[in-house]
Amino acid sequence: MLTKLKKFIMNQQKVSSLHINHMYSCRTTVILKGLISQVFLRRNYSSLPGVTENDVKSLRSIINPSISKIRNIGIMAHIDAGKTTTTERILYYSGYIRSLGDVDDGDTVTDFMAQERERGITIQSAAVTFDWKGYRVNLIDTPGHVDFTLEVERCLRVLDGAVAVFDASAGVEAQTLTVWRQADKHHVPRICFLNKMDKTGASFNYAVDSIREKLKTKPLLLQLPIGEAKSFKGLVDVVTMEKVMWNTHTSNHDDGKHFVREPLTELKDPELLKEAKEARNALIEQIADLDDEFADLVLGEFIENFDLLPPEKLHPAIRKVTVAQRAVPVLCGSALKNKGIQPLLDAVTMYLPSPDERSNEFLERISRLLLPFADQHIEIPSLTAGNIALTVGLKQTSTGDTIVSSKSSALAAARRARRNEGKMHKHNMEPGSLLLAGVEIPEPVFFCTIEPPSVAKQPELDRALNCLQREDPSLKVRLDPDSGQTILCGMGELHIEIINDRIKREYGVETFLGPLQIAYRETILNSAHATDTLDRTLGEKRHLVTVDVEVRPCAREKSEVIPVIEYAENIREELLQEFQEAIENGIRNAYLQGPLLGFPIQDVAVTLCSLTLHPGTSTTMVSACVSRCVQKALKKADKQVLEPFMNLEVTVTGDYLSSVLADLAQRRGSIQEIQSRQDNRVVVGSVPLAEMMGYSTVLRTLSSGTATFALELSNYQAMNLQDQNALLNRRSGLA
Ligand SMILES: Nc1nc2c(ncn2[C@@H]2O[C@H](COP(=O)(O)OP(=O)(O)OP(=O)(O)O)[C@@H](O)[C@H]2O)c(=O)[nH]1
Repeated sequence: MLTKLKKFIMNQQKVSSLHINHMYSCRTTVILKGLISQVFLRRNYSSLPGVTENDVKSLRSIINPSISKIRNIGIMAHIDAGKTTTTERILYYSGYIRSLGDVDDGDTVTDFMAQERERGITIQSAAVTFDWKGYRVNLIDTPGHVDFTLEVERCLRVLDGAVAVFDASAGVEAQTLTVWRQADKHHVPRICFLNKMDKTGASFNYAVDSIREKLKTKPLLLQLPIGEAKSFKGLVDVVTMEKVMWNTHTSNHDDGKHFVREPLTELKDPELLKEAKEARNALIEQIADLDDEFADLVLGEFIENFDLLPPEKLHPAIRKVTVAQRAVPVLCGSALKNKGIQPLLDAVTMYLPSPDERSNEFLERISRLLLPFADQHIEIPSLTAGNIALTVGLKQTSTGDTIVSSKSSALAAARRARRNEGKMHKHNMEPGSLLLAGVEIPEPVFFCTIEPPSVAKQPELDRALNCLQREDPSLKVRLDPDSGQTILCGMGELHIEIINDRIKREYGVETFLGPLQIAYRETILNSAHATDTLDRTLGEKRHLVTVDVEVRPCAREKSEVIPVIEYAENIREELLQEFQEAIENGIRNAYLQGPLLGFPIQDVAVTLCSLTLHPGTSTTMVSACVSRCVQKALKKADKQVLEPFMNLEVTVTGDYLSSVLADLAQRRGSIQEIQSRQDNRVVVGSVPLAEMMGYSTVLRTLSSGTATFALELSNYQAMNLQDQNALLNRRSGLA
């Protein structure tokens, strides 16, 4: 029964996902000053975790589960692997929704945005909380589309574990590699779930080989499927040597709530038993290779017969190598056919770490605290460290920030944490050292102008864009210095389309987008020198500064808009100490606007050769003079436009392969390889982004809607002279 929690009306606009993501960063123990507000949850939750009839005490059970019984996990995968469908089943089996939603019907819990329901894709991460066998699980369903890759990044950096979902008929796909690298970067232990085992072309062995070879990891086969594709009906639990079968007697609408576990026997399942024994012995040997303590145990007591090694000894060993990220457990199932989810939840609670194995405790005072249930929230009085929560009303925060009540309290908490870890800090800690890892924000590759319906609506548009930028740091908004137009910069066509749609739906501003353009870069091909002097008298004060700089090509490993800054020997140390920040700000400003088309500069080193200034000259003047001097030097060098090249992966059936290849040849594409992936062919190559505008429509026509593709920024490459001149003429209106 839905509890009789009283009504609480929340202005949804205020509780944006910014705060959801924002709070992920702080993992705080928070003391709520206010009383418990009352919440009426609109969706048909059958019950909330641990909350019973109007009982404040039990409400506290939501907020203070033992930290060792908390699991903060993310669900990540390539597009359409089944993350949302899997999440929906998890919420159903854990008892927090009464009926199953379907992505294709647009009624799942975590795809709650209008655009998500209309398009059947996940755009924003959604956090849900539920209990499973005495554990509190905070789960975040993330988007699989490359345009929203930042969502995955900012969730993974605060989560303790992840479930990587695979389409068992496709194995590792383009975006799988991206999210896997993101999980590696944030050292997130993970479990692999081979979903869609019911689908034609599903192959457990193919998917496992793909994980081993492409993700360069060690899969631990904890399960074997019973049947594949249409014959998939259950699985073997290799650890416990049991057959797990879901109700196959009832009609197809079986909801998967009930399943049967029975020991494998020689009499009933001789073949399965033989296969399972071999898999279990291989699993034991594999873990023994990864963990000496387990190897000693096996070689000591069970060397004669691995069959005698009980599951209770195997589970902790699996957990140890999983948390240490030396291997990944592999499970299988079919979310859509309601099979395999309950064992997956068992694996999440058994093998993934709790927050106290990975978090910092800080004390925080928040005015109001909410627990997220997708687009619903319940207000709570406090929360222990390691949980995920929302707050409202923070004005200057943005995704990736770390919140502390004060620097001194944070320092005190950090010292306490160090003492607890036995690593007493001798010297005073800088506040900056307390920051939790931020998110790495990819540079946008598309941009376009955006205009309100009237000048009067410009402030409303600015407010909407400000909110959306704080929530989504991969969205950049700037003002064109020449035209004064507002420029929207995003990760892809879909990203910009969704942002524009949200401005209309959520902020009520009907905007007009200009044509989508490519965000190029600029560099130089040779060195150049320049000198500049700024002489201004403001009031009684004279500001006089002369700067001499040299710019030169300096190839960097990553295509990033970060200048290499060097200083000549003769620059006086005390000058540098006072003006270094102003000098580097000036160089960075010049870097943002190249001399050819105003695009950011990359692969250029700047050397400050000399700096002379009149006493009392302000840092602002120094910064302005440096910026102008660098731009002068850049103009004198031979300039080059760089265009974004994308890693492309097109999955197509054999009969459309030739037309896809012929089309790519027209797009200055280069094909690295053509892989076979079950019944599909996968074209792997690279292509200039400028040639891929509207590609999804063309590919749909070429393949009668059967092909899919994924694009990911690879690097920036020099345009040939002809294309560069054509671009310059177009941009100057001469073409
Ligand atoms: N055959 C089959 N189809 C599935 C299964 N799980 C999901 N699907 C279908 O695959 C499609 C995508 O499912 P989603 O759950 O939206 O996948 P997703 O990974 O959340 O998608 P994005 O977040 O948008 O990348 C939908 O049409 C689902 O019905 C499965 O186990 N078997």
